Amino acid sequence: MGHHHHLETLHPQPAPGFLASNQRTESAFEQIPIIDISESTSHDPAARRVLADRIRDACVNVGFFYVTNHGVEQGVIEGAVEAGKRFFARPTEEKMKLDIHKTANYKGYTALLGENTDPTGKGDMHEGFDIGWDAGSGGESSATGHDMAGGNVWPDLPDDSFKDPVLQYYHAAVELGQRLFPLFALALDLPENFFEDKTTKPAAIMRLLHYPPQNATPETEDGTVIGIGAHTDYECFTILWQDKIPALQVMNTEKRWIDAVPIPGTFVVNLGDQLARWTNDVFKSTVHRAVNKSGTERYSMPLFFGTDYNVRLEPISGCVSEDNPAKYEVVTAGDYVKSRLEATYAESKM
Ligand SMILES: O=C(O)CCC(=O)C(=O)O
Ligand SMILES: [Fe+2]
Repeated sequence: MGHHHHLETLHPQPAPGFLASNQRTESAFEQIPIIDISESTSHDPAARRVLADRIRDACVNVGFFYVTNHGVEQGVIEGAVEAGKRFFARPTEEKMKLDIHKTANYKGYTALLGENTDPTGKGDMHEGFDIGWDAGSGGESSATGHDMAGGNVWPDLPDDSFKDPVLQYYHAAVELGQRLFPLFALALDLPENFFEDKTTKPAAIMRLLHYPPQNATPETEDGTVIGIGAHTDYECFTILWQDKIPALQVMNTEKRWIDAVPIPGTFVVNLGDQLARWTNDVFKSTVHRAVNKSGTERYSMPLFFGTDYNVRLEPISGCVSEDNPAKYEVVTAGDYVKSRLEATYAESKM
């Protein structure tokens, strides 16, 4: 990331409150913008500025956008998806050996209905497998000293059919995340390297998800059991790969669900609560859910990109003003994520 330049000369620091007041559109969004990010590596600061402005618009008004030309190889994506399918096809008994409740740092397997993302629901109709930064594949764990740190657990499958392809995708997605941070910084009128020293050992959690078809039961009919209940994500932003089965929906400001339809060759990027807190809600962390009514299996892979766990989420200066006073208590990123995960898994804990 060393080739990014500061743009203070082109783009002076705005007056406090600048971001909060002058960019929000009047009407609720009906569509999720598609943003080509090829210029993220451009040597032309003006090209990066144009791209950052698009991203700012999406972050302030929608909280979601698709990215195209993201640079992650199709073969790497497919490798991880196939690995996930192999794992989920295993007997429940095998999968439960890696029960997420057995680890202190929320790594491993979440069974069907083992998670209840929307507290008003009765459990989510998906199963999942969670990993974080793997010390074995280079670098220290993201949060040495924090209890969210600690290794991954791996199924009893040959490395080349599970661990290797999953980590390969994990690293590719983390790299994409590291390309997006300078754009978010620019979008906030911060130096492009603002997040660099706060994401040295990225606290990125990745999930493999499997949504079986929602069979008709009283709970799926009344909507208390769906693929994943309405929620916001916990970290800075999420990079989501989804297969061809439509399910993801995003709530607009009029509380209508807008479909985030699968678009081949794209990732969905959405902001999470860490960044919303950090920006004092100038950037939106938007409620979303997944409902698989297709009658077939659906697979997806989110990567939740947080900052180093010891970073304090103090509101960024340009995001606080008299009109938009600081809303949130300052917490560290790690404590925040941990408290959200505790709540998510509380009901299914033995
Ligand atoms: O599977 C999806 O499309 C969405 C998943 C999601 O929102 C999450 O895991 O936080
Ligand atoms: Fe989510």
